[in-house]
Amino acid sequence: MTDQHAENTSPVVLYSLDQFQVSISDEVKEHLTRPLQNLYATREEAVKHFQRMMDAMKRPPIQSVCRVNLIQSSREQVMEGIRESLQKWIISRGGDPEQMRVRVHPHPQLHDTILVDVIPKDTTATLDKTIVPPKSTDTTLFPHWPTREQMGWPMSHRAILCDRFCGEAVLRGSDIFVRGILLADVGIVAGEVVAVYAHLGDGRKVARGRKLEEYRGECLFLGLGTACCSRVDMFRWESGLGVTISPFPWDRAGPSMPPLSGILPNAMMPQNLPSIVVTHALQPEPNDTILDMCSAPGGKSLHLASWTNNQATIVACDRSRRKMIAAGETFRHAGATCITPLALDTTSCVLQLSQDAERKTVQQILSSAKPSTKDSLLDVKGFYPESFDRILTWSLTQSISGDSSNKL
Ligand SMILES: C[S@@+](CC[C@H](N)C(=O)[O-])C[C@H]1O[C@@H](n2cnc3c(N)ncnc32)[C@H](O)[C@@H]1O
Repeated sequence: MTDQHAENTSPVVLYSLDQFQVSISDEVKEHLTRPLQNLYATREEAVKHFQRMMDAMKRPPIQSVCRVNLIQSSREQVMEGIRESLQKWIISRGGDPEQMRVRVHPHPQLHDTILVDVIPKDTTATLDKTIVPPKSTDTTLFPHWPTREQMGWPMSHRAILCDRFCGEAVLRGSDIFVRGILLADVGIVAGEVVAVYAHLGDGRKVARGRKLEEYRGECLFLGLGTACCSRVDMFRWESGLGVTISPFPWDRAGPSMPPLSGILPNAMMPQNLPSIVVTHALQPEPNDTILDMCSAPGGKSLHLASWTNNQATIVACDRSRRKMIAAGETFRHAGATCITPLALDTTSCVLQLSQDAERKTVQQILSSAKPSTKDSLLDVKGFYPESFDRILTWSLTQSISGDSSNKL
């Protein structure tokens, strides 16, 4: 973590986005800095370049990216739908569309991709540098917690703490769902403006629903939000929105990002650019037989179906049955009829060719497989070597990229 707070002895450490640093070991730092030295005359300059990269890593990109499902819609229709939804979002949060301009534009190279950003008129006053909301002190909110101010917590607002995964989503524009909330100040009611923090450690180690007083750890200030329900409901509900995040730059850390989940759910999907370029690089053809070896939650499989307009045979595998059942639902809603979801460990899915056995094609294997009575996923054990025209693998899983995919 950062050095700035090395001398802080409080059991709670709050960071602003500016103070926060992504930390990596010296060995990894050295390894990553070495190639940069070829670009510069001095090592010092290479180190500075590396530091700029580390600073960029903690900030979300200033644009959101969406991919259109061309099976269901056109890029123009989706762009219009996003514009309308985001205008409504700004107005519903009490904003003025003149002050917060939403730009929805086509990606200049990728024909099925849309870029979205919000350009506020005043971008100077963000909360990047602070650990509490810039409001006057109001100690009366916390008469029973004398050490609150010393611990660094805001005195002007009650606070909630979400998990790290949720905090990353907030920085990219998401609101907070109740299951992402770890702790909250006692007394929060629906409609109350609250200070939002993200826990930087492992959320599973924080006892969810305990009082904020009991929290010990490091967290990042994200800005202000409005509670959608009381504290009691935050920890009682199984699902639903817990806190909506202010869209205004003066109320939040990081850039003003719009919430895109739930907008035109089957016609488009928010997806990162590196994921989108995979299918553009693969250039699948209609009638191709394609294997996605690590498919869940299914974003790239869906892209393949959209690209080929449902004309390919796509086998989407994941070793997690639970994830593949959910992905199957997503495929169905998106109208991606050419995808067959399978629960399969793709490190051991190459069938051996024996002399007497008939070598079945992928289509033959799929059409003769029996669906499970429990979840209707097909019971398929694997495929014969050289069955696929194109294969998507997940390079992080060495055994997958290096073993089965060479054969299939
Ligand atoms: C990063 S996700 C893949 C994201 C997906 N390609 C997409 O674009 O939506 C990695 C997935 O690989 C799956 N996985 C890891 N090892 C696997 C294996 N041996 N066989 C099949 N799936 C595996 C995990 O269960 C996880 O769901």
